[in-house]
Amino acid sequence: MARYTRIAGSIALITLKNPPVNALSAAVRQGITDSVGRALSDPEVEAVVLCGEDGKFCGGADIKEFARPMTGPGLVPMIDAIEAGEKPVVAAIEGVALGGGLELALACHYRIAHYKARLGLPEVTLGLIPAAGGTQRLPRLIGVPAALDLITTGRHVSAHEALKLGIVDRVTDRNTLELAVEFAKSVSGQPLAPRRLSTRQPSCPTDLDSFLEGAMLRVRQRARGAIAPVACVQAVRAAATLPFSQGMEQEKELMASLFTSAQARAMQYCFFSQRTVGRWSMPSGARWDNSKAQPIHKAAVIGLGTMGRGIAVSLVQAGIPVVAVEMETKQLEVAKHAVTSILEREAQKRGKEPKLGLIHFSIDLQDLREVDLVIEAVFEDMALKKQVFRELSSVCRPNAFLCTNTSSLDVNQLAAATRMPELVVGMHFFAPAHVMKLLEVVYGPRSSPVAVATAMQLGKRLGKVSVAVGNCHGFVGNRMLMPYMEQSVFLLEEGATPEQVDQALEEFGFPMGVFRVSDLSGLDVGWKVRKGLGLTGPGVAPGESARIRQGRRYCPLPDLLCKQGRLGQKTGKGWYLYDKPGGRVAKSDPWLHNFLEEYRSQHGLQAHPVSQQEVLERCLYSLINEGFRILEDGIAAGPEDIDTIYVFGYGWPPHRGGPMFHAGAVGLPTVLEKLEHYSQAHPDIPQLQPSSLLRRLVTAGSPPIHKWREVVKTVHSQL
Ligand SMILES: CCCCCCCC(=O)CC(=O)SCCNC(=O)CCNC(=O)[C@H](O)C(C)(C)COP(=O)(O)OP(=O)(O)OC[C@H]1O[C@@H](n2cnc3c(N)ncnc32)[C@H](O)[C@@H]1OP(=O)(O)O
Ligand SMILES: NC(=O)C1=CN([C@@H]2O[C@H](COP(=O)(O)OP(=O)(O)OC[C@H]3O[C@@H](n4cnc5c(N)ncnc54)[C@H](O)[C@@H]3O)[C@@H](O)[C@H]2O)C=CC1
Repeated sequence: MARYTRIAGSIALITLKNPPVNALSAAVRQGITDSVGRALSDPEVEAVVLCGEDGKFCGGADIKEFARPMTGPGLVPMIDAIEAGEKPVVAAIEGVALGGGLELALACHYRIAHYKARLGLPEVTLGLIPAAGGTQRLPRLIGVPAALDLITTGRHVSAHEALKLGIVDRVTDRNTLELAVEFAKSVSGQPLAPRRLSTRQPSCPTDLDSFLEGAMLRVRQRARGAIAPVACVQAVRAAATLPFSQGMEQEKELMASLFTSAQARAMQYCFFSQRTVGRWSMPSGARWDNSKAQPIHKAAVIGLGTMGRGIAVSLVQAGIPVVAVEMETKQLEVAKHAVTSILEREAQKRGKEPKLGLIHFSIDLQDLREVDLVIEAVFEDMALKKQVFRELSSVCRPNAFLCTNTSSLDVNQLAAATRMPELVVGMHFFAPAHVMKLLEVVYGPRSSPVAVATAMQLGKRLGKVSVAVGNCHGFVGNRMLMPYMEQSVFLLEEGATPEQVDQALEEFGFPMGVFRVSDLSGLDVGWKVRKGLGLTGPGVAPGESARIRQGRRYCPLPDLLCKQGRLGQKTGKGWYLYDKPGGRVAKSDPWLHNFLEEYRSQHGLQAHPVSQQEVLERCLYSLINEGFRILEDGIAAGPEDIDTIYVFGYGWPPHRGGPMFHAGAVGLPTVLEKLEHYSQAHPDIPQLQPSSLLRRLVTAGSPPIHKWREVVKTVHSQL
């Protein structure tokens, strides 16, 4: 709803009231419409101030209403009526003005923002466009190029950036509402025509056509098949080239095609999933709302390689003092230089001073006596990590949380090396750790709810999307990646090339195909893991066939490349060829194609054409199948957890919702049928055998994804 009050004699104050973000629900729209009408018709009212309750202007349209038939007044007529009114309306923006919230503010004649406020049109991240006039008014206010940037990326801007761009008229660190009221009095009676954005001409680059063509090209490249960013450019083009009313028509048409699209549904599911994972739970019954996090005043990172450096940067950027430890002076110096330059670069990007004083570099574990939490990021070696945990246990305070960034090792074994196993959890960051949003918080059987709550809370403070998961080899993300990667190399044995596989995955929407990613992260990473699992190297039983391990199909191709020193970008060659070691541009490598042919003939394998459909079905459905097993095992609490991990950590295209959402969208019976087909064709690949949860869901009539937890619960209760 919206509350109407009269203050300072002649000012009508309209306060949006719909906690927690004052979203524009039907009741709020009705309230605003009624209140504006009242203010405009009351002769004693000279000006209007619009604000939101509890320090939040407005978080936009009520996304929860999108799935239901529209009721109440439309947003567009409500907004138009404000702009057309004959009394000045001042938006007092505190907290957020996002989406429909900013569109509402753009209809006001003046905008005053608190310096901490954030503004933006994030509709594109929900598979939509700002269709309450946002695509038409913003270009008329700040020009086509700046508006296009905000609308196609959906990024939020600070109040200061909004002032520079011309979105707001004033920024204040005082009481925003008081200032807005003073301001409203001062402008009452002034002509309103120049303040109505719909009547302005947008400022356009002189070479508008080529500018828009270039923008469309860039947006299409970045969109990876998402349709909303393309519609954003089309809508802004309409603003630049058509009168306002025709632009609004175009905006409406574009929105109509997006509003009911599968992509919009997927992206809105992602939005709510991201929030669902914050309400974590453990099989023990511990939950987000019954477990209290401990405050972290000081932290430590051990091992300043690829991961440790990024983790240290994240902590410092969040304002947490850090002790950063390496094993020797030489490595410490190299790491110090690297961490310092990342901090300086990042600070420069944000126009801030780097917080270099917050980090203390050391080679002495004794420096960890005062820290509340340690994140270990040494080599992926169980014996070494156990040794580190034993030392930490004797050096640190008894109540210090000891976390590991291991990407696959057993958290419980590390816990067993300490005096307080309940304070041990995994904090699995993703590379580069100061950039990637995902954090898997891994609880072992002995991890306490407080330790999980503390790691989840810390993740939030670092700006991460944190997902609590159980302990198993590879946890959720990497465990699902294994069958996916296996299928990709099996397809090479059967006749595909890395280029074909990558192209299919990139057309699906991944930023990079599996082989490009492997070249980027280094083939030796997986090699080491396979050695550890006894799949290659000295652990393999003598006489075992090259293509069978532990009774099932195995592909030695990645090991063979590693043995030849083809470790990916860092050695200038891997699945692709690069112009030099460290080169970034992947080129097809004729050597590799010959090598694949020789390999096939050596093993008596007949190459056959592999279709794009087969690539997608085998790679994605085997990954999804593992996701069902993870749910069955209780490693992830729900499909939303898995999907959030894949969207934020593995480049799964958000407009496809995540792997589990995708399975639902394709149809569970189809996924089951395809897995049955492929597992019959390849009986030596157990990962292709459909999981029993998938079968159960299909038997239960393939319920919608938000009902899967109930089916999982019945599976668990029968165990
Ligand atoms: C043909 C039809 C024409 C239709 C025309 C429509 C035109 C439009 O212009 C469409 C739109 O406005 S779409 C909405 C655009 N707004 C956004 O994307 C903002 C979404 N919210 C946020 O970013 C953060 O919540 C925010 C930054 C605001 C706050 O972050 P926090 O971290 O403080 O809090 P959260 O945990 O994210 O949120 C708290 C609870 O509020 C729920 N929520 C947030 N925004 C919502 C929104 N816009 N609608 C409905 N619910 C919303 C959020 O789900 C969470 O609830 P719980 O999950 O229950 O805790
Ligand atoms: N590289 C990646 O993409 C990811 C790696 N991880 C995990 O993070 C951990 C670290 O991986 P990276 O950073 O890639 O390794 P890295 O090899 O780049 O760095 C490891 C660092 O630990 C240091 N170190 C070794 N023993 C030490 C000791 N006893 N005390 C202090 N420092 C010591 C080494 O000098 C080295 O600088 C591993 O467990 C890995 O599985 C997790 C997620 C992603």
